Parts: sequence; structure tokens; C-alpha cells
Amino acid sequence: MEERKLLHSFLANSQEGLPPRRMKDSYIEVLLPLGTEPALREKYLTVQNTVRFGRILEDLDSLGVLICYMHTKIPSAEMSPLSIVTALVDKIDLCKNCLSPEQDIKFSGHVSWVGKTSMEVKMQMFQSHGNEFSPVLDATFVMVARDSENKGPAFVNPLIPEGPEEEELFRQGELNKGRRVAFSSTSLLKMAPSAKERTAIHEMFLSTLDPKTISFRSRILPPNAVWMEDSKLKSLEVCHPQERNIFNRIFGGFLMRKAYELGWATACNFGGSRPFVVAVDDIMFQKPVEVGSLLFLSSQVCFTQDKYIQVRVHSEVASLQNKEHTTTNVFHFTFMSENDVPLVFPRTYGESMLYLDGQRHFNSMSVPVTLEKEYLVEP
Ligand SMILES: CCCCCCCCCCCCCC(=O)SCCNC(=O)CCNC(=O)[C@H](O)C(C)(C)COP(=O)(O)OP(=O)(O)OC[C@H]1O[C@@H](n2cnc3c(N)ncnc32)[C@H](O)[C@@H]1OP(=O)(O)O
Repeated sequence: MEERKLLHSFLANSQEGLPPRRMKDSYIEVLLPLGTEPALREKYLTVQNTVRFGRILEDLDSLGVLICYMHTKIPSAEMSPLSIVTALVDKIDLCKNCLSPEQDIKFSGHVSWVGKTSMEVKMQMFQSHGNEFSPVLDATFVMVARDSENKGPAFVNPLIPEGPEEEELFRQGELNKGRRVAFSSTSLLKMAPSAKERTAIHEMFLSTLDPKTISFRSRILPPNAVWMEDSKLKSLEVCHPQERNIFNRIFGGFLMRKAYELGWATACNFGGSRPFVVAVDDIMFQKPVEVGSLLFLSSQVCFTQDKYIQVRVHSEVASLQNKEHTTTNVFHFTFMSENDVPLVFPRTYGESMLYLDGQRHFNSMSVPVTLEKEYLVEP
């Protein structure tokens, strides 16, 4: 960190002072040679002989940061003065494809939109089948540039789209920013649910009242349903230095992998079969996690429909001094089970909000996915 202090002089005072970049300046392709380097497979292998999705999340996070470093590269500087951190995993949509641990995987990506200090990155992943690579997933991340010591914001190079395709991507990036602002301003933490949502929650509530008593307090579960609180799983991570990133904080990919694996276990426990992940959305990195922290992860099913299970994982760190807990991340994962799963019922008002939030995330899934036998992505 002492060395990084010296890099401050390379930081720009305004965005206009930085040379504009094109999308192709940050474009990169990376090969994960699972097919040709068997020694690498162990790290990626599940017991079902598929690829661990948690490992893919780690790779996407590192790649996203690398892409941003390409976009902001200063040819005359040996080291970048920027600290680039993951602010948001906007979306990861998986296509219906089998991930084999015995075939090479290719990642590609580039910066698709920039603000003043933030960059949207689009990445794709492919797996080789014979002579060609077929698409596996699309991911959109938002990275934020901070100064050399990660203490304040830092400007990033402007982006000039070239041609109609790039202009469309850039416009989409702008729309994404607007959509995120709108989504956050109608958050249930700030606003009451809509009339339709309120009615749905009240109907669920009524369906749990015991018809034998005239009371709002005697609640019974309808058939094929589970109380939301009974779907919870929790875990604890001690954040050792091994998991730190280049800025001496805990690596975002590690946090995602841990949250994903707990989320998967929650869906597995709930649905009674090994579920497949179909979408990841709106993972917000609100606060950095310091090395040495105790990281508490808490996961629960918050919405289900047919074979789908929407899981929310909340992570917080505890201050060792005053035992205060601070939220660092909230993760949303959509899984698909082999068979139809039970309904999940909220018991309290807070749980009802979690249910509606889960439903909103589920409905924002862009690709309607259908269950396919060969579609196997596991933790
Ligand atoms: C050299 C080559 C090296 C290669 C190495 C490769 C491998 C490397 C591997 C290492 C991998 C290491 C990677 C890791 O492990 S990073 C570790 C995981 N991530 C973190 O720890 C980040 C934790 N969060 C924070 O520190 C803050 O919340 C941040 C800094 C993110 C924002 O803080 P704050 O809220 O105070 O910021 P602001 O209000 O001033 O806004 C600043 C800008 O940010 C935009 N914004 C903010 N939030 C969001 C959001 N949710 N969605 C979209 N955008 C968002 C905002 O619009 C604004 O944009 P703009 O209007 O300025 O454009």
C-alpha cells in the first residue's frame, strides 16, 4: 500500500483529461484450458463431473477487473494508479448448456459503457464442443474506479462507441443505469408494495389462517408449503489473508463463491434434488470486507414457482469491538430443481417483503428457462 501511495500523481483531475477509448481497446479473450490441462480440473470439478459454478464466478470477477484495467491503461505507467473494485453483478444469464470439466472454456469481454468513475463490463463464456465454442453465459458487471489507496473515487477514460452495434450497447448501458436507479427507488426498503402485491400477500396470509378458529394468530401451513423461516441456512467464514485482493481487501469472487455455495445448498435442501443455477442478479457490493473479518452468511428461499427456487443470501461482518453487524452484500440466485418444489410462505411482515423482493427478482430474469436433462451447472 505504501508503494501505491506514490501512484497518486498519475490520477486525472477530470475525465476530460483522459484519452477516450474504444470498446476494442478493452476487448480480451481468455482460455481456461480444462480440456488440455487436466491438473487444472481438480479445482473446477463437482462430484457430478460438472464444472463448479462458484469457480466461474471468481473467474468472471477477476476478468471484469482486468478488462477495466485494459480500458484505463496508461502506457507510460508500469502500474495502474487505479484501484478497481466490483460494485455490482447486474446480471448473469445462463443458457441451456452442459458444462464439462473436460472441455476448454473461453471467456471474452469488454467495457460496454462508462460513467464518470464507473464502468459497465459485458462478458461471455463459451465451451468447446468438437471444433467450435458454444455460448454458456452472458454477464454484466459494474466496476468502480477508486484512487490508488482505495479511499476516494477516481475518473475513468471516456468511451467512444464505433458503429451502430456499439452505439446500441452503449445506449443499453445508459438504460441499465436508469433501470437500476428506478429499481432501487421502488425498493421495498423505501416504498410500500404495489396494490397487486399487497393483495397477493393478504391472500397468502388468509390462506394460512386456521378455519376452525376466528383468530389472526393461529396459522397453519397450506398443503405442499414450507414456512420461509424453515428454509434458512447459515454459515460463517473467517476471512484469511489468502483470500485478499490486490488492494488488501477480501476478493469479491471469493465472497460470491461462498454465497453461491450456501445458496445452492439452501435450494438443494429445499427442493430435495440437486438444483441448477439459471440466473444471478443484482449482487451489490455495498462495503468492502476487511481481511480478518468474521463474515456471517445467511441464506433463505424467498420465492418459488413450479421448478424454480429464488434464493437470497445476505452477508454481514461483525465488528469485534462492539459486536455491531454491517451488511456487506446481498446476493440473488435463481435455481431450477428437477421437480416442482413446495410453495414458500412468509409468516411475518418482513418475510412478506422478502417474498415480494424475491418475486421481483424472479420476474426480472430475462431468459425464460426450461428444464433440460443435459443442463448441469453445480456449485
Ligand atoms: C494491471 C493489471 C492487473 C490485473 C489484475 C486482474 C485480476 C484482479 C483481480 C482482483 C479483483 C479485485 C476485485 C475485487 O475483489 S473488489 C472486492 C469486492 N468489492 C468491494 O469490496 C466493493 C465494496 N463497495 C464499495 O467499496 C463501495 O460501495 C463502492 C466503491 C462500490 C461505491 O461507493 P460509493 O457508493 O460511495 O460510490 P459513489 O456514490 O461515489 O459512486 C461512485 C460511482 O459508482 C457507481 N456505483 C456505486 N454503487 C453502484 C452500484 N451498486 N451499481 C452501479 N453503480 C454503482 C456510481 O453510480 C458512481 O458512478 P459514476 O457516476 O461516477 O460513473
